[in-house]
Amino acid sequence: MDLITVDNLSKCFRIYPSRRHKLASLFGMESSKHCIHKWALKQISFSIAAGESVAIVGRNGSGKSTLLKLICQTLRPTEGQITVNGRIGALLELGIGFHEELSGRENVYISGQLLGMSKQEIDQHIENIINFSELREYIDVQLKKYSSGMQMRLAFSVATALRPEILIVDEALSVGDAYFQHKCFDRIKEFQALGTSLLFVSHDPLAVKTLCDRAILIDKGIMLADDNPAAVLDYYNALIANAENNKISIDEGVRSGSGEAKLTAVDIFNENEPAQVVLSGSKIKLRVSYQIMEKIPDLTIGFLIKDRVGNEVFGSNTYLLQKTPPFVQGGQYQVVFELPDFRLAAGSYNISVALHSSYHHLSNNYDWWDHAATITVISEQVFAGVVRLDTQYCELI
Ligand SMILES: Nc1ncnc2c1ncn2[C@@H]1O[C@H](COP(=O)(O)OP(=O)(O)OP(=O)(O)O)[C@@H](O)[C@H]1O
Repeated sequence: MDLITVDNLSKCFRIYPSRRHKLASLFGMESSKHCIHKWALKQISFSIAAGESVAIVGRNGSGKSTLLKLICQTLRPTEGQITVNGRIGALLELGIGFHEELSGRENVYISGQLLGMSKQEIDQHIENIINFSELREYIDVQLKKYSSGMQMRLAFSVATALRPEILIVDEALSVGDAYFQHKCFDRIKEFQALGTSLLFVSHDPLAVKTLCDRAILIDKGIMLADDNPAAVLDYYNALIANAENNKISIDEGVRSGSGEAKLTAVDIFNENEPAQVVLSGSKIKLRVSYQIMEKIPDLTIGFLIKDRVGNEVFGSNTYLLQKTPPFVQGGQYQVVFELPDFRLAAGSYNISVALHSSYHHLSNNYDWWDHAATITVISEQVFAGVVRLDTQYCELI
């Protein structure tokens, strides 16, 4: 039997020019011609069988959260139907149903009841919830004193206090620290082994491949693919790569910064030759050219390499390398970062560079150049993951 059936589902939001117009519409005093109709989802159909785990992937604003909210019935469809057979445990936006002024414990009761638990069930499980969240010391402290990671711990612990037939998780896990994320994934896998279906929104390809046996790709509210995770992620990557290429040709990457120092060029060299395509494991040089416009107290030059889906692969800066680049006012300089053993997996990567002060670009960001350069890696060796680590095989007899 299908646990979830989504049939020809569409959702249209009305966006009003002002609160006055919106209020008037609630009392039937405003005609709909004054509002913009925004179709967040159009004619989506799929079903999820018991025990299946399905990822919803797509770019920002593609309609993923809207779809989950419709399935959880916190939104109503404009057209189409959703049938759900089974208890849902949902972790949607962080802190849904949470009240900042109330304590963690009080929020457990409110949020638990919103998830369909009775007060008796919450009484029975509150100790487990507190134990799992590892927030005993803070449980009677007001929620506004919690970090977002602590709120996530509490929200996940409540949503999974009882094993649901369908567990719905919308990105929230990315807020938590690595230790708690592992704990959440373990619980999700435990539930899956017991027959829980998972509906999971994530931008993390590894999590999608690990947790799901199927993926659905949504773009601009339209369902583009429903297939195995590897095939759908390939499609998704191609979509992003297309958008990236278009973006780069239009504005050559996103720039920000106060302007006291300016990046003028970023060039890649492979074995001393300018290159855009490099062999995994070869020697790469990243040459950063910059100009010091005004007097600055100190200077750090940094770079960050990201893969096509935006995962940070590697970054470093002159502060971490304990080097001080030249920064005399009016000077034009070039520095080179040498990466003698660039062992990334085959694929396309983009490089962002920044001029700032001290360790982090958040203090005195002089110039930040997102997507300053793109590099394609080809590899003769096949391996899993993003980086080839030295591996030795030993036989113990
Ligand atoms: N309450 C709302 N009123 C008006 N427009 C909305 C509302 N909620 C969502 N939208 C719009 O609907 C579209 C889909 O939004 P949604 O949040 O579902 O996307 P998403 O895929 O979850 O994005 P992200 O990955 O950034 O979370 C977006 O264009 C968004 O601006």
